[in-house]
Amino acid sequence: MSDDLQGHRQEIDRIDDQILRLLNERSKSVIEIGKLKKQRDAEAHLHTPAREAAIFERLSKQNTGPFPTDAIRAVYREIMSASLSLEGPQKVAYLGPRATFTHMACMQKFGSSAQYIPVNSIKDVFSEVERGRAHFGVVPIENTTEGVVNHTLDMFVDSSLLIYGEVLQEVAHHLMSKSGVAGDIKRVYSHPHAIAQCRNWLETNLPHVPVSEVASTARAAELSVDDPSAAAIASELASQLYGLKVITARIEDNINNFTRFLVLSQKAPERTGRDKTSLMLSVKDKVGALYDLLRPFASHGLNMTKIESRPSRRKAWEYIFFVDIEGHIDEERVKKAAEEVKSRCLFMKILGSYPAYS
Ligand SMILES: O=C(O)C(=O)C[C@]1(C(=O)O)C=C[C@@H](O)C=C1
Repeated sequence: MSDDLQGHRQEIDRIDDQILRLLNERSKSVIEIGKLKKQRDAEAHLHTPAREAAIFERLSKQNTGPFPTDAIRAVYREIMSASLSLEGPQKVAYLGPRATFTHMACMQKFGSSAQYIPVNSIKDVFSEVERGRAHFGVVPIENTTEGVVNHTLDMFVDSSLLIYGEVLQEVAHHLMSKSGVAGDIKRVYSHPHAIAQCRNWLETNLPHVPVSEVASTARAAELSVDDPSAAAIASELASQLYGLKVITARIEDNINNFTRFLVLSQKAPERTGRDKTSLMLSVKDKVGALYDLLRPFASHGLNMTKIESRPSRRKAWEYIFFVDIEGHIDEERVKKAAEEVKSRCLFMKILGSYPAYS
């Protein structure tokens, strides 16, 4: 080994020792913060997204490199996730199984030190949080190619849970196998949606290889662990968790494929200054009712970022609308607009004000 190389490694060891010492020093303050939070309100969430956002932003702005700014987020995601686990366990229920895109969205929001509870249905995610078995729940709400997840919208009708946050997760599919050698592949497994999203790539690159549908991309990965002639189309997280080698990365036909997830909770997060509010409402069945109803948002200068409608399931041709606006319900103009909207509709429910994804 050259002296230069050895010298730089010694320097890195010295710096890493300092980083470790500083992390432990930081952890002492985190533990004290945890105690103070519990003294102030024993029932409140320890997780504080507003503070996390401020830390990400402050450090990203301050970074002069060469350490990549994007990586600051990933590193601090894990530092704060581990720190929070010192304050208390963070239980997060999500639509499983492990290694799916919902799991990746969870990791993006809560890091790898949270306690994850994979469950079998969107309904089960809601019920885990409603019964207090999980602090948070994570469910998909819409996908750029497949549209809105109706089942999630429908669940809000009878649930008292609030939206605590949102996560945007890129849906990138990889072809992976035990050996990582393309020539070994005799069959491909994946979830029907993932297969559909990679149709052109499969027809062009593996035209004679049979493709079998299984219950999830994670199940496909599991099958490929035991069968060296099998390959799975699955997430990067699946390749890590199942020890598979990526043969070809990003085989999805549309590279602009994102899924938006909602974080559910019994309690509201703190205001951050960059928030969104989601509302659910229904209108009388008469000409111009929806137009009248939405006017207060415009007159108070509020940007409506989304509107979805669903049949109410209570009365034929009666619809429930799900509306997202920019702003927090504690802001005067948002409060006023919501009051005006409420007076014009059959019913209105505020599903939550929460930090907009950044
Ligand atoms: O500042 C807090 O409230 C903390 O709990 C500390 C800390 C951190 O590690 O910086 C940890 C988790 C929170 O979600 C936000 C920040």
